[in-house]
Amino acid sequence: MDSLREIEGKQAHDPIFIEKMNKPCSRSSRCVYVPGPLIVGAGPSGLAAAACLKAKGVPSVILERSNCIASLWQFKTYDRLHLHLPKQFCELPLMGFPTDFLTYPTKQQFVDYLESYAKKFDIRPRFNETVSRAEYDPTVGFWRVRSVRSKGKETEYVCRWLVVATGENAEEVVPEIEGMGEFGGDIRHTSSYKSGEEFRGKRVLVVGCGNSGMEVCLDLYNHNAKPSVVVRDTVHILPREMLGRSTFGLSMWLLKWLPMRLVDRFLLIVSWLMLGDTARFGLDRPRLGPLQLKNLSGKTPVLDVGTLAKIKSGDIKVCPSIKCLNGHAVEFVNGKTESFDAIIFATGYKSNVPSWLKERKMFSEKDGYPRRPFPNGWKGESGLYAVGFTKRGLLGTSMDAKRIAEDIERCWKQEAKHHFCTHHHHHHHHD
Ligand SMILES: Cc1cc2nc3c(=O)[nH]c(=O)nc-3n(C[C@H](O)[C@H](O)[C@H](O)COP(=O)(O)OP(=O)(O)OC[C@H]3O[C@@H](n4cnc5c(N)ncnc54)[C@H](O)[C@@H]3O)c2cc1C
Ligand SMILES: NC(=O)C1=CN([C@@H]2O[C@H](COP(=O)(O)OP(=O)(O)OC[C@H]3O[C@@H](n4cnc5c(N)ncnc54)[C@H](OP(=O)(O)O)[C@@H]3O)[C@@H](O)[C@H]2O)C=CC1
Ligand SMILES: O=C(O)C(=O)Cc1c[nH]c2ccccc12
Repeated sequence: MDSLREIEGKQAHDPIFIEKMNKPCSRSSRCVYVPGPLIVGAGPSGLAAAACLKAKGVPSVILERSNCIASLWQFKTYDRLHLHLPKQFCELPLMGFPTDFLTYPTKQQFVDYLESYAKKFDIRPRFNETVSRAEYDPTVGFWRVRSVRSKGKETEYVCRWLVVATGENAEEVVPEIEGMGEFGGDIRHTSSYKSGEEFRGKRVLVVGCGNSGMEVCLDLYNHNAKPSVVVRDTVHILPREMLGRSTFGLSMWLLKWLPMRLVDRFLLIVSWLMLGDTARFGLDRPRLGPLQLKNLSGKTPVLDVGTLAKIKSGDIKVCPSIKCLNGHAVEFVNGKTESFDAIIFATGYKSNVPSWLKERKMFSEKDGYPRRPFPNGWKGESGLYAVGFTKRGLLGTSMDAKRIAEDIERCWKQEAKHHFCTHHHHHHHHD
């Protein structure tokens, strides 16, 4: 490890490539020492972390499995998607949205913003590198991070700080349903749904009624498809706007003055006045209010952009859970059977952290989220950090990114002074 310490002392602002080094890299033909933090994922969270670090003079390296930044937004979202929170709640640190963006920027505007964000902070991720394994090596005090490029070429990165930014939406969730393999029509996840155009005239079953499922239903309806939606549980539907303000903004403002229970009461009363009794259309509300439920379980209320009106008018049908599939036929748990040309799973996403991070203390193996509840999930031990796992969208990302940069900066500066800051000294910095 002496060679690594020497290199680190130089504090080069670029990763150092050590070809054909046998040690400390065990298997790979290539080993790269990263002087600053290594960030996994080039979505909004990875970019925000890199920018905050850069602003404090700390260089970082981002590894991204896709071939571009914000791959979730560029490749896995539908055409009509806008941010559903007003833009002031979706800005990343240190750079606001352009003033000509409307309240709810389009997905293209958001991607453009992220591109200029990366440009402004000179963030150049290493694309097409999938992190397959990361483990802390306590004998040397470094993280060893293995990445795989196309053609199976492996690289081992060695770094002092590891920032996990792979997101809450890393992998699609699709349930196992009997007869699914033999379904006679198109069957896919919302991540590969672009527009209702290709479903014109078709009977489409959308499974799941989160924000994706509800909006995809509306998009299908607008393209003259015949959508139905599977609703298996309770759900809070709120109008995206109330009293001339965004529901989200209004809620945040009310929470400054009133306890959450009262704000929930208020939201439910106004929603009832605007939308009516949603239970009449098969959409029962949970017992807990929308903000309390979001806070306790992370379940996001649906912000309605017009779907409910189409459910009311009967243009979008509500169905119970699926029992099994048979050819084009879908059998529901209530015993009824109906034929569909396509099924779209709007069943959400999951974290992929347990599949590559060999660590059990900070991240839960069960769901791949930090164990410590918000707002304390961002920091682990031995230089491990998480950005964007708060279930609080881009606001949560910004909070995490700022905190992580402040924390790493302290150690980085210390290191510049003392040449080497081991994690055994870590705790002094908190005093
Ligand atoms: C359809 C949709 C709409 C949303 N709208 C809003 C909104 O309006 N407002 C809001 O605040 N939030 C919204 N969100 C929440 C969403 O979580 C954020 O918008 C944001 O994309 C999260 O950023 P992230 O960087 O944490 O994750 P991601 O954007 O998912 O980025 C993670 C990156 O990590 C990469 N990656 C994953 N695994 C690996 C690996 N092993 N090795 C290398 N790279 C890897 C991925 O390719 C990806 O590029 C929305 C989410 C979705 C799905
Ligand atoms: N900006 C915007 O306009 C949009 C934002 N988003 C955000 O993106 C994130 C992901 O949203 P989304 O893709 O909707 O995923 P979600 O996880 O929010 O929703 C998934 C839905 O599918 C249901 N579901 C899961 N499994 C099944 C099953 N086997 N049978 C029936 N229903 C099932 C869940 O119901 P249950 O509660 O019963 O588990 C839930 O309602 C969220 O944070 C959301 O807010 C999404 C779309 C648009
Ligand atoms: O878009 C998302 O998924 C978010 O997590 C942000 C968000 C949307 N609606 C909300 C309601 C309460 C708190 C956060 C959100």
